[in-house]
Amino acid sequence: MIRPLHRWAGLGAALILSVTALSGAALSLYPAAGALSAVPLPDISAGHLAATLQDSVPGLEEIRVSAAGGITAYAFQDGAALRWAVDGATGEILAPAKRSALQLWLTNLHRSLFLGDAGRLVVAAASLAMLALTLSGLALTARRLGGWSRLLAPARGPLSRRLHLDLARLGGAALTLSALTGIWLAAGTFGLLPETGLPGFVPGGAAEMSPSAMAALRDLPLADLRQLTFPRPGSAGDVFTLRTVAGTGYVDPASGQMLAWTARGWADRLGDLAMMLHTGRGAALLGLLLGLAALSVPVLGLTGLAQQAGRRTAGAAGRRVRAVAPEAADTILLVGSEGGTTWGFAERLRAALTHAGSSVHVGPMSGFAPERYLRAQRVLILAATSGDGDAPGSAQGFLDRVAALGVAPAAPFAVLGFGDSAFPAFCGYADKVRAAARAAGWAELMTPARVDRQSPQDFARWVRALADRLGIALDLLPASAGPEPVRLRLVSRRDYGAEVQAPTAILRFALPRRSLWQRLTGGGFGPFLAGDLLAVLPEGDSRPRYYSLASGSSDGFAEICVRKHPGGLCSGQLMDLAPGDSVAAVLRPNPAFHAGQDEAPLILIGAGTGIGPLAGFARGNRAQRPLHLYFGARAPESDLLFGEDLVEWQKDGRLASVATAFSRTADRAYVQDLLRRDADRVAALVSQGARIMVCGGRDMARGVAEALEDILDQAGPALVRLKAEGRYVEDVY
Ligand SMILES: Cc1cc2nc3c(=O)[nH]c(=O)nc-3n(C[C@H](O)[C@H](O)[C@H](O)COP(=O)(O)O)c2cc1C
Repeated sequence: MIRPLHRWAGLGAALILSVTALSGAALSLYPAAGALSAVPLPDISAGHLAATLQDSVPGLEEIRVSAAGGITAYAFQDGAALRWAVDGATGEILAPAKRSALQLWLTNLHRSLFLGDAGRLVVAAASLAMLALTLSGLALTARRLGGWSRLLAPARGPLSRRLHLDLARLGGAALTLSALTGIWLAAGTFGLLPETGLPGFVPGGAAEMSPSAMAALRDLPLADLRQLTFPRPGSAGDVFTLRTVAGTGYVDPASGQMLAWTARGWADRLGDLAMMLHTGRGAALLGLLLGLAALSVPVLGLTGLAQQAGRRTAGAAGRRVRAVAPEAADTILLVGSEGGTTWGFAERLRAALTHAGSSVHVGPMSGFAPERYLRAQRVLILAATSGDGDAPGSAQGFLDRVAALGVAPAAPFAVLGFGDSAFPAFCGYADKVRAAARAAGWAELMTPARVDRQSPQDFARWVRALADRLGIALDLLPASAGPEPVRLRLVSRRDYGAEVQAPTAILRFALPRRSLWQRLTGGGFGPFLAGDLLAVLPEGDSRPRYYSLASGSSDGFAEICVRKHPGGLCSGQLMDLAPGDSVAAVLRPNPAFHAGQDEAPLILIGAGTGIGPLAGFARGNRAQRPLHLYFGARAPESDLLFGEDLVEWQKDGRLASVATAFSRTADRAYVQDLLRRDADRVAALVSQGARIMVCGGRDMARGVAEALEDILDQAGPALVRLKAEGRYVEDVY
C-alpha cells in the first residue's frame, strides 16, 4: 500500500514538483540577499516615521514594513502610483522600489505555473503529493533498513537507490516543512482558512493632527508596524487603517485615538509563521536551507524513476505474474525461489499455458491462499531449495499454511523441485512440500519431478508430462535471457595446498566496467557483498557452479577460493586460468550469508575454501566490529589461505582473534576442537548477542554444529533458537 502510494505520487508529481522546487530554491536567494543588505530598523515609533514621510512625500498613501525589516512607501502623484524604498532612520526616500522582473517571473512560476487559479490548484495538489511522498518515503526507508531504529543506517544497493535514500534522509524534514507550509498558504489563497476580519468601520473626526502626536502611533515601535494606510485627503470621516504584528485597527485622524481594534487570531499567526518558514522572509538562513533541500527534488525524481526502471527490468517475471487474479484463474502457479531463477521458469510455463488457453495466476508460495482459488483446476508448485533442504525466501510460511488447512483444496497439486544434485538434500524442500500436501489430504495431479541445476532439459521433460496429463499441447518458448553472463578477467592468483594434495587457489578477477545507466538501475555486474555467490559457467556446460565471494564490489575486485576436484569440469578450468584469461559468470545474491551492519560480535568458522566469505567479512570490517575467526586447514605451510592477510587484519583490528586448527600436523585438530577448547569464551560471546557464521564442507559444518550444541547446552541459548533467530547461519557445500 505504501509503495504504490509513493510510486504514483512520485510519478504523477515529479515534473511539477521539480519546477516548483527549483523555482523555490531560486526564490530563497532573495530574502537571503535582502538580509545581507538590510540595516536594522531604528528604534523610533511608527508615528515618527509616518510624520516624516508625510512631510516629504506628497500624495503619500501607505507605508509597509516587511518582517525582514524593509520599508516601502506608496504614493499617488500626477495620476501615477509610485513606490519607494525608505531609509527608516532618516525617513529619506532611497530609490524606486521595484521587484526584479526575474523575481516576479519566478514567483508566478512557483505559485501558479503561469496558469492562474488552475495553476495554483495544480501546485497545491503537488504540495499534497510531496507531503505524501515524504511521509510514505519515511515509512519505506524504515522498512527497507530494518526498522525505525535503523533509520540512519547506511543505504545499500545500486547508486540510484543509495542516492535516493541519502538525499531523502538529508533533506526530508526540510521538504516536509516546505510541503506543509505550502499547503497552508495555498489553503489561505483559496479562502479555506478562518481569517480575522477587519473591525467594523467607525468614521473619525474631520480635524487632522500629525501622526507623531497620535497616541495610537506614538507608542507603536516601528518594528511592530506592518502597514499604515493614510486617510484619503478630502474624504470626510476617513481614518488611518493600521496593521501591526498584534492586530488590525482604525485610528482617528482628529484625536489620534484607536477607534476600533481586532487582535490577530491563531489562524493569522499560523499564516505568518507558515509564510516565514516557506519563504524565508524574516528567517533568511532557514530559507536558504529549504532552498538547498529543494534542489534535491529533481534528483530524487530521477533516481526514483531509475529505480522504477531497474525494478521493471529485474523483476519483470515476478510482476507480470499478478496479471490474473487468483479468483479468476484456472491454473495457480506458485513459486518458491531464493535467487530468482525459478521465476524465469515460471514465466515460461505461464506463457505456454496462457497460449494454450489457460488463465494463469502466478505468485509466490508465501502468498498461498486456497480460499481465493475459486475457479482453479490445478495448483502447480515450482519449489527451489535453499540452505540445507530449507525453504527459499519466497516460500516462507507455506508449509505452516498447508499444515493448518482444515479442508484440502479441491484443485489437485503438482510439485516440480528445483535444486542441485550436489547437495545431499537434493530438492529437499520440494520433498517437504509434497509430503505436507499429501499429509493434508490434498490430491496430487501427477508424479513429482526435479530440475537439476536449472537444466532446461529437465524442465522441458516435466512440461511435456504436464501437457500429456492435461491433454493439451504446451509449447515452451526459448528461455528468456536472465542476467547476461559477463566475462571476468583474472588479475592475480595465489596458489596453495599442492603439498597436501589439495590444490587450492585464491582467484582475483577485475570488475567489468558498468555504465552510468547500469549503476543507476542496478544492472550489469554488481554491486555485491562478501558472501554473495559467483555463478561460473564452465566451457562446454550451461549449468553454473557457485562460489562464495571473498570480496565486496567496494573492494574493487571479485575474489573466490577454488579447490580443484578430481575430474571437476569447472574447478579444473578455473585452476588452469592464468592472469589475463577470463571466465563467464553471473552474480547471485545470497542475503542469508551477509555479515550485516550491526555491532554484535561475529564468530566466523570455516575450513578450506570456506574461509573465502569470512575473509571478505574481515577485509570489509573497517569499523572494527569484534570478529573472531576459527579456521581449519591441513598444514600451516601449505594451505593456510589468506595467511598473511589474517596477520595484518588482526594487527589493524579488523579481526579481534584468529584461531587455526591443522589436520595434517603432529597435534592434529579440527575447528570444532578449537571451539570446545574455547567453550567459555564462545558461550560468553553468544550471550553478548554474537552471531555465528559457518562456511565450508558438510562434514565440518556437522562437527561444528555438534560442538556448539554441547557448548550452548551448558550455557546460553540452544542452537535451534539461534538458527530460528538468524544468529546461526551456514553456507555449506
Ligand atoms: C546457498 C544455496 C543453498 C542451496 N541448497 C540446496 C539444497 O540444499 N538442496 C538442493 O537441491 N539445492 C540447493 N541449492 C540449489 C538451488 O536450489 C538451485 O540452484 C535452484 O535452481 C535455485 O533456484 P532460485 O534461483 O529460484 O532460488 C542451493 C543453492 C544455494 C545458492
